[in-house]
Amino acid sequence: MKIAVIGATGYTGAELLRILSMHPRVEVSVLTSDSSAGKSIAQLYPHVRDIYKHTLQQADPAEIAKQADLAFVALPGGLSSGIVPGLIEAGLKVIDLGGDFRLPAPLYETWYKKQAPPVELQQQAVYGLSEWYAEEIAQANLITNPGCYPTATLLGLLPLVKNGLIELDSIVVDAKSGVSGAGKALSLNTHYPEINENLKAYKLGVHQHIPEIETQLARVAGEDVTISFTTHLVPMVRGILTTSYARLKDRWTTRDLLDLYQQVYEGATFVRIRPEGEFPATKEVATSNYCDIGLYVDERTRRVTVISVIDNLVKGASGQAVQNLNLMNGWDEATGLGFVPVYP
Ligand SMILES: NC(=O)C1=CN([C@@H]2O[C@H](COP(=O)(O)OP(=O)(O)OC[C@H]3O[C@@H](n4cnc5c(N)ncnc54)[C@H](OP(=O)(O)O)[C@@H]3O)[C@@H](O)[C@H]2O)C=CC1
Ligand SMILES: CC(=O)N[C@@H](CCC(=O)OP(=O)(O)O)C(=O)O
Repeated sequence: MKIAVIGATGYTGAELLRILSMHPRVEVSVLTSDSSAGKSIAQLYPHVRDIYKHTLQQADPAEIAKQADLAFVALPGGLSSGIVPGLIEAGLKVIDLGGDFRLPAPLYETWYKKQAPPVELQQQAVYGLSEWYAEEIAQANLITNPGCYPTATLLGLLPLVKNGLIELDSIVVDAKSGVSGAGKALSLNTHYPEINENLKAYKLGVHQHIPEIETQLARVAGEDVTISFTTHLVPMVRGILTTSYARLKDRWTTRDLLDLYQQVYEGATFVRIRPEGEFPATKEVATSNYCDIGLYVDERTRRVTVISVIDNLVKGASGQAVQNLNLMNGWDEATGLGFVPVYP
């Protein structure tokens, strides 16, 4: 299958190049860039010299359709809406890594403060949380790949919500990300002297992933859900750790819930449930497509704490996008993704 990467010069684009070079069933035929069209990809990214010999092209849907069957779109928020309709119309399948298609139009416009994409296309888009929506993903032409924080948060909370075990108005999520989550563009907030040896909360009450997580929890719960969600920037390059708290309706033990999580994720290659008393760290999944989950029930307060970790660029973006490519094609979900985390 021939693949185009739109926005190949960004961080998720670079991660797609790394992963797709190890995928046995695809050939990357088109790489695009707006600001560097005409240059070779190796001029931008010397680490792929001799692995990719492509010249970067401008993203023209009709031209891309002549050279590829499926496009990954890895553009900054708000730009996918401009190109995805043309790609779909030209007959390509699309996996969009940005947030443009993840929310219904009114919610999107409220939280992103941008114009929503065409409603029909948004409604066609299938939410690509691979472990939960594999059947729908297999039938889709357009996948809206989940955000990085929502991936970690939802994989950690959905088993509780699906089984009706928690008070839905009690959910609090404390989330931390490495700086590559902000993409390649330069900004004061992610400047080295600002971020190194520092830890800070950001986007309180306005983070664009709040409505995404709430919409997906509500979908499984069958009723509205609101959450408290705080994100923090951590001085590391890769990794997300989410700590989610909720009040249990009944007196469950840690062991009971771990058994339940094992059942829910039985057969899911990329979700690993930690044994009782063990909690995952970001380094234990770095550069891999794993989401590792540990949990603890505080029987005094009847609260459950769920810890999830992912690599934001892999399971939080490009790795899950390739997992979805596999599901769309009926291939094993782990094809091309069987690499071990890099440690230490
Ligand atoms: N970083 C992460 O951990 C995650 C990111 N995402 C989402 O994935 C998408 C890509 O993120 P990321 O790779 O981090 O972003 P980057 O900022 O690193 O890269 C963005 C890419 O878009 C291109 N681009 C920038 N401006 C324009 C423009 N005006 N027109 C066309 N192309 C443009 C850039 O290329 P050039 O300048 O060469 O044209 C670059 O290739 C975003 O929507 C992001 O929210 C989702 C999950 C996790
Ligand atoms: C560290 C950092 O800044 N992370 C980004 C998450 C990027 C991402 O996944 O967001 P999209 O929904 O836009 O695709 C943020 O918090 O906005």
